[in-house]
Amino acid sequence: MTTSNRILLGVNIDHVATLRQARGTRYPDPVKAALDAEEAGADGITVHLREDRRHIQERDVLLLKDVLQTRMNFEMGVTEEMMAFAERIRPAHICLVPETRQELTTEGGLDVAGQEARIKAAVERLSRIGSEVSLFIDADERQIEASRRVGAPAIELHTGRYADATTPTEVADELQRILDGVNCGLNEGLIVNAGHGLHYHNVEAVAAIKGINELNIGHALVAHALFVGFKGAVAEMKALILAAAKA
Ligand SMILES: CC(=O)[C@@H](O)[C@H](O)COP(=O)(O)O
Ligand SMILES: NCC(=O)COP(=O)(O)O
Repeated sequence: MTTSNRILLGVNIDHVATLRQARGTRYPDPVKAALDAEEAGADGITVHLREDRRHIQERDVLLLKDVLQTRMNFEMGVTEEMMAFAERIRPAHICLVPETRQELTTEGGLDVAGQEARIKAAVERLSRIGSEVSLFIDADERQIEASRRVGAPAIELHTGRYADATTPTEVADELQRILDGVNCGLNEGLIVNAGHGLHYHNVEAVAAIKGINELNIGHALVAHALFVGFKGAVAEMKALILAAAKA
């Protein structure tokens, strides 16, 4: 098991696009946000091309593919449409996520254990284009073991329950669940990332967990950027997670 304290920040720019789509304007441009994020220390850029296109559009992904200097982490549902698009884009990283049209945001992790054959086929197909495939799952031993069995090199643990916890006991329980999930993933030989719902007041405890490779953070960064600018928001988050990882 690695106990490295190096931790990467993946900046999710979906909600820059949410603001643009609210009015159907050309601004704010998520591509500009991505370039600013890279200048401010982002280690990668995450985008989720939802089936309903509520925020990120194909145009964004195509432009990002050309201009990013770091790497793209392309989040997608396991559908034929998305598989074909990913094959065209060939992103460095692909994260398979569960998706329903009605949800406000991604609720829970992908049920890998319940559909191993389908996920295995998707992982094999996407690995053939040279992408590193990760699975967005709950910090649950059953799902982590299934992720290893289907051949994914990486997982991203869904931190939404931790972020939504309200009492100190709930927070501690959810944090312990993430810690156990990280250790389980590392023991299975997987690269372990984490994300969802992380913000400036809850990120440090997660960043302090040894062995996490990358945190993917979006909504809180875009919200904070309204007040300090996108570069400032990314730089502040990066400093917070690096300090927490070193402590
Ligand atoms: C999979 C994931 O956690 C992120 O992509 C997050 O979903 C941001 O986008 P939404 O707010 O549309 O869910
Ligand atoms: N996969 C999680 C992610 O990319 C960012 O989620 P959020 O910070 O927007 O909740």
